[in-house]
Amino acid sequence: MKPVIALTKGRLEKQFLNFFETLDYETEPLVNKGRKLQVETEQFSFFFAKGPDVTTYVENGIADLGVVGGDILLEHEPDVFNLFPLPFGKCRMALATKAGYEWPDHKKRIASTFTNITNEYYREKGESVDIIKLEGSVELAPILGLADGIVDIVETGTTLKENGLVVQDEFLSFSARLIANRSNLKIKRNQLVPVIESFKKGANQA
Ligand SMILES: Nc1ncnc2c1ncn2[C@@H]1O[C@H](COP(=O)(O)OP(=O)(O)OP(=O)(O)O)[C@@H](O)[C@H]1O
Ligand SMILES: O=P(O)(O)OC[C@H]1O[C@H](OP(=O)(O)OP(=O)(O)O)[C@H](O)[C@@H]1O
Repeated sequence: MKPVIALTKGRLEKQFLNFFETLDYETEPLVNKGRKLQVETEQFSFFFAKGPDVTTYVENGIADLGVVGGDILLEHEPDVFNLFPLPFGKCRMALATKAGYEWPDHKKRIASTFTNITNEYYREKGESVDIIKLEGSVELAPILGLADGIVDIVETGTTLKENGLVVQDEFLSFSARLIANRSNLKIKRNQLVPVIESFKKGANQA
């Protein structure tokens, strides 16, 4: 059986393909995948899922390898081999508020998709806050009065700027990562190690 690789849908998809095209593998079925969620190339079986689900599939051994954002790994802490960084999906985690916003005297309300990362950030500061979980468009929360601030991913800063928000603290940097299922890596070692090596070489040359 070919190695099975779980890829994160969306933003990382195109960036992965640009990277994968620099390696010596067949890419055409991936380029023309359309809305298909599974793609077979000569060398691999790929499937596409949301970032947190990529970690679930890899943790459970359905996929041998996975490509996922470092932010997702830190937030969900799956039991997988976190192999090495890939040269794309670069972003930072930041605390942001409305421009000119003064923090309230009472307990702060912080909205985020990344509730564990937010919790750990404030735990290290020794500050107790109320964390409000949102699934997306987190920048709306301070504007609409749901929260005092947000913890979210920043890349270019355009989303913050266009919504009148400013960074108060940038505290983590991430890129996409290659992950592996622990037992599959042992059982299918001869098959997976050359693949991992080729990804590593590609990452080092980028
Ligand atoms: N603005 C960004 N710039 C660069 N990388 C990003 C950015 N936003 C997210 N990422 C990285 O890409 C991964 C996937 O992000 P993407 O936005 O495609 O998924 P998502 O956050 O689940 O969004 P959606 O729910 O809109 O699909 C994130 O886990 C993160 O590592
Ligand atoms: O600094 P920038 O380059 O503007 O990128 C940052 C934005 O990208 C991500 O959102 P995404 O587009 O994934 O939408 P979401 O709100 O659904 O998470 C992130 O949550 C920010 O909103």
